[in-house]
Amino acid sequence: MSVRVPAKVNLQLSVGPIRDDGYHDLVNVFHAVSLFDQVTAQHAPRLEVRVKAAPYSRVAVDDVPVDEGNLAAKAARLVAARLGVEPGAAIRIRKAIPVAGGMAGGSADAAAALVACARLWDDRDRPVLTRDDLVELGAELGSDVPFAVLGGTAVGVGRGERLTSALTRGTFHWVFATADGGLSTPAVYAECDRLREIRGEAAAPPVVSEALMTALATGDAKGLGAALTNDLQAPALALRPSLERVLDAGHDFGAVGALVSGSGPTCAFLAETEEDAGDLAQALDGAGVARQILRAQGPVPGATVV
Ligand SMILES: C[C@](O)(CO)[C@H](O)COP(=O)(O)OP(=O)(O)OC[C@H]1O[C@@H](n2ccc(N)nc2=O)[C@H](O)[C@@H]1O
Ligand SMILES: Nc1ncnc2c1ncn2[C@@H]1O[C@H](COP(=O)(O)OP(=O)(O)OP(=O)(O)O)[C@@H](O)[C@H]1O
Repeated sequence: MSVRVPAKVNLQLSVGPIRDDGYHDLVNVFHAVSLFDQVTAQHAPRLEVRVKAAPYSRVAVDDVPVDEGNLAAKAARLVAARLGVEPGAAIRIRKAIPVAGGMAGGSADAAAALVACARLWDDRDRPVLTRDDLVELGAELGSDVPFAVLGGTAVGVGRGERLTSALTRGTFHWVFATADGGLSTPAVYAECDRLREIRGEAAAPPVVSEALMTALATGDAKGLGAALTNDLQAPALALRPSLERVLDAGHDFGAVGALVSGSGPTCAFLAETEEDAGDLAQALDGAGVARQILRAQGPVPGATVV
């Protein structure tokens, strides 16, 4: 059972007040892009996980756990418990999504493992677990996991796990600049809180950007570029000041939008057309500001059996 699962970029990430459970209330507009991990699950006596970089990808997989710490293993155990079966599966992950890059690679693998293991262990005509059930189970594994099951473009509220699909038109053309070394998501949220405290800023309850929704619904790349926002960008830049140069380069080379992807350190650039995306990717590559320059399109579907 083989499942392909996309990376995400956050088109709007508005971070509200911190909650009693330590999470922040968000308005999180997710957008799935055509950069995919592949997760394969086969029947096996026990649960085991193997991780490799996808062919031709230069993803650094050394820091990805292959034990119970791997989010795909946690997903498999959750599905087994829900179905009342033994979690016997050999899970193979081929990674093309940067690790700890702010593109939800681990969450993507968890979503793919939910779909793959549910199909592997529940092969009746009418499966016990529906896709909605898997979206719901995903929330137990992480705030970004439900979206990786759903895909497309969606507005997430709560800690980002309560999703509503957004209306979009056409295809948007993206260029991503990856970095050497990741950023820890909890550390970036903590830096966001710290910066707000020293600046005396109170976190306002987040609201969905109307300009963003209109640009998505009309397929207006320039409008979308102008409406991109990320409250985690300032803390990510504080922790990794070199990202400023990467964002500046994207602006200089004509991107219609530039921002840090989620908690970073990957930077995302929106181009107006496919041709512009090619030119932008080439210019960024030539500038040598990133580990790797990747191109992708969005929106694309969530975890899909291939
Ligand atoms: C930055 C984003 O990737 C944007 O989509 C997400 O908000 C993070 O999602 P994730 O990696 O799935 O995060 P989780 O595994 O749920 O939480 C990891 C940590 O991130 C912080 N966290 C996450 C989500 C949220 N709404 N508020 C938070 O403060 C918390 O410190 C939490 O302990
Ligand atoms: N299957 C997995 N792939 C990648 N990392 C994993 C996986 N399972 C567990 N991890 C752990 O999770 C950490 C964060 O990895 P991930 O690639 O999901 O970060 P991220 O893309 O920044 O996440 P997000 O955008 O959701 O905040 C890694 O450093 C690694 O230790």
